[in-house]
Amino acid sequence: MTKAQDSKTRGELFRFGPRTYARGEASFGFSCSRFGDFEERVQFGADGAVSDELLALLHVALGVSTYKAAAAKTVELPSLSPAGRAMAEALYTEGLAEFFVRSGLDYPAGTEFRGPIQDAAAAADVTASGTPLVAFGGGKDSYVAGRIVEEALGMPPQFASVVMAQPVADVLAKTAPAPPLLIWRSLDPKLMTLECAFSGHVPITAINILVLTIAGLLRGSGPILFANERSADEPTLNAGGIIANHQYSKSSQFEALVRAAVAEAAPAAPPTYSVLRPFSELWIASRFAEIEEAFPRFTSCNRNFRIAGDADKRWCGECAKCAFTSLVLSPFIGEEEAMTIFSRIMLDQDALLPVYEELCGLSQQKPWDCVGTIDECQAALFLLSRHPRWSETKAVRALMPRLLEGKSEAALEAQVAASMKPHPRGALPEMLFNAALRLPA
Ligand SMILES: CC(=O)N[C@H]1[C@@H](OP(=O)(O)OP(=O)(O)OC[C@H]2O[C@@H](n3ccc(=O)[nH]c3=O)[C@H](O)[C@@H]2O)O[C@H](CO)[C@@H](O)[C@@H]1O[C@H](C)C(=O)N[C@@H](C)C(=O)N[C@@H](CCC(=O)O)C(=O)O
Ligand SMILES: Nc1ncnc2c1ncn2[C@@H]1O[C@H](COP(=O)(O)OP(=O)(O)OP(=O)(O)O)[C@@H](O)[C@H]1O
Repeated sequence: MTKAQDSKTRGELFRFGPRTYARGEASFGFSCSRFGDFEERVQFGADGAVSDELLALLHVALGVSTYKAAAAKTVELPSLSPAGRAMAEALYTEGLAEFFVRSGLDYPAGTEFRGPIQDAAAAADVTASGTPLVAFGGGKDSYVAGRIVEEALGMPPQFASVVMAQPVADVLAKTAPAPPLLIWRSLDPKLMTLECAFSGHVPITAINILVLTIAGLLRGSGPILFANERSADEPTLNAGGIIANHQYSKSSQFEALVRAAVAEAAPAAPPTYSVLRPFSELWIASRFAEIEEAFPRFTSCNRNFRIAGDADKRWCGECAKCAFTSLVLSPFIGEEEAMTIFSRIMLDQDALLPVYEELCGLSQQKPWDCVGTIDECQAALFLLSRHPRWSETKAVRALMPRLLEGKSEAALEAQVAASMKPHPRGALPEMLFNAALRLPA
């Protein structure tokens, strides 16, 4: 444990320094009363004009990486519109809830926000013509989102990924159905050398949305389409009045905040939607099971996406993402497909039993990871218990009797039905929602 974590002392002030933009490249400055000045750079890979208001939103989102080093009690924000300010405050509070809780800091954090708020802009009527950019993260959700967009447009979509290291770019290129457009970020290297700094999770999707919004604007793209599912709305921790969601910036709440902030800051910029928002992870898995060409390529194991690029396998077989992906996908695939994907039967791995327990709500805490809801994990386990092959696996044999101690089969059947039922489309354009409903299962 570092000294700062040990003493639990937060820094005093975090400020946003200068930002510059020229010919498709931007630099963003940060100033922290404990550790000094930092700079992050983004190369958008295309030239053109970007309003300073839009750059300010990205500046705020990027700031979380530097902010968390000292978790200052006061944040002096750049000048923002009212919607931009709402997005910023949500990001530094709810977006960093996991960081505060797991660092042993008080939460709610009581952070003070300062900075000018502009007059409210007239609501912009945002239309998004042009070809969409589909955000690609290497996993099953991105594949299903790509399929929905292809179904809607009648042609393969343009994928785009935000990267910080060549090994991660290589993984994305190997896993993608077609080469993704790569947008490069670089953190200040000083951040990795700080002594006595706090460390923890950052709401990375907020950064990816705003980087891709600017990249899309510079290319004249249509909407920026993410693959965030409704399951991302379930908090990871909800106890003693404390709510913390590992996936906060993937949530529908944050998506609405960022869309409003972008519309106010830069009405010409493409809006963001998530094409998977009305759907659960179980529904997504059932559609992904039809995309067989992805089986030998995709990975949902986050170890592949570390900046250090130190993962040596497509699936580590030890983490919550490996356990979760195999749990929700297995009801829809057979043993041969499971071996093509995972090179082993995850449901038989002893090391994963405690993780399956957490996923199915049979232990104290849901994993701090990008996983589905407890209800749908239980529904998946129930489906597996009726499968001739998967019912014999260690995970199902160990956990199904325990699940049935507290729930009837009828209740579990209802959970399956609820998980497979799409929710209303909300903000998602009708054309994309209808295309999703047409995907084969
Ligand atoms: C790949 C991964 O899962 N990383 C998480 C892990 O970090 P680790 O130290 O193992 O490796 P790195 O990712 O290379 O990070 C090194 C340090 O740099 C910090 N950092 C990284 C990116 C950035 O933009 N800003 C940063 O400050 C990072 O925090 C490390 O200190 O554990 C970390 C601590 O919990 C996580 O913060 C790392 O998460 C990455 C930022 C990441 O990209 N994670 C996604 C796979 C992820 O969690 N996606 C969520 C979305 C959550 C959301 O609200 O957006 C999901 O799909 O549900
Ligand atoms: N590096 C990235 N660049 C751009 N978009 C990303 C990146 N990583 C993730 N995303 C977007 O965020 C969404 C959520 O990320 P997540 O890791 O849950 O999805 P995934 O990799 O497609 O699927 P899985 O849940 O199987 O890992 C992705 O589907 C994608 O739309």
